[in-house]
Amino acid sequence: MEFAIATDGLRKKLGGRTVIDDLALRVPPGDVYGFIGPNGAGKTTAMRLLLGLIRRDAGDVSILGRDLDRDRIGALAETGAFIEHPGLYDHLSGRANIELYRHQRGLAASETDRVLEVAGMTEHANRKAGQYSLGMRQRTALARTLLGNPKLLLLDEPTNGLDPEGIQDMRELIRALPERTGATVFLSSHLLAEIEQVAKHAGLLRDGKLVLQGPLDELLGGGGEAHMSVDDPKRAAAVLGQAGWAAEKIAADQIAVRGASATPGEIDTATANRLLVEAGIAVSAIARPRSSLEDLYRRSTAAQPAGDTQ
Ligand SMILES: Nc1ncnc2c1ncn2[C@@H]1O[C@H](COP(=O)(O)OP(=O)(O)OP(=O)(O)O)[C@@H](O)[C@H]1O
Repeated sequence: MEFAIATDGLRKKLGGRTVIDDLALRVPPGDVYGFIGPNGAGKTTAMRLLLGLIRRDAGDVSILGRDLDRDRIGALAETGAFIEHPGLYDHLSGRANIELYRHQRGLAASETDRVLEVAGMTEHANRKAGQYSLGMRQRTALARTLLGNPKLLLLDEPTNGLDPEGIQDMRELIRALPERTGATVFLSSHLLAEIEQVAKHAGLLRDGKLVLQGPLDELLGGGGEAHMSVDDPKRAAAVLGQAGWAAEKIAADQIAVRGASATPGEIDTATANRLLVEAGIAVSAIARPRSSLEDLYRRSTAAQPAGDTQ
């Protein structure tokens, strides 16, 4: 399976407006994918379409390698979803809330302990859900989606409304999920900083269109270029240039370096440093400038009309 989620030409009109427009998602398996967009961009609608909760007007959807039209049960049997504010029975304990679903699905009793433990709710599990903070409610709801160990988790703004501590707990929990459970996590958020902290891949949604998509490191340009502070930038650029690197002076004491044939996103600063030191040039600092997701978002918002740049 190449992608945990793949869509092509996905479209949806609601109330006469195109809310999802030619969406081509590519979500690699085994990581957290951040689905970013401001309120109203269409994130929740897209997630509903992925789950077949609402009918799409056009397009193909493949979930865990299965076509949603041809094998809906197969596609969704191993998918857990947490959309909007999932409800809990307040008069029942956290554990009983989980048990109810475990029973319904005929899963082994050990599943309840496992999901409570992954969600960090074991020690609170016997308290009534009505006494929980919102953060604890969200973690219990997340625990419930982990029942049966789904291979794909769709989480719609799970940190919405939480206090800072609850947000941090939830982020750490989500970040660790692929490694702890093997699941691919498709996480929506309107918070760019959140996605930067949690996800390895991202897609940026604006007005129903995907304006950017890819590995976060590549999107942010991490590693594509290094800035080196040196005592003789002109000579440093020449030395690296002779060794096949692209290097130029960018400040009185600084050069920008790109690898000659390096893979995009990779630059061997250790070798560049060694070449300079061997040539008698002092290197005082090496930095990898990154544009923030915020920059990308502003750039993509400024670009008119929205292009599909994935
Ligand atoms: N049933 C509906 N009828 C008409 N328009 C709708 C309907 N549901 C959603 N919309 C509109 O579709 C757009 C996308 O909504 P959606 O809820 O998917 O956005 P979102 O990115 O999830 O934002 P939020 O974070 O605010 O939920 C919004 O402009 C919304 O007003």
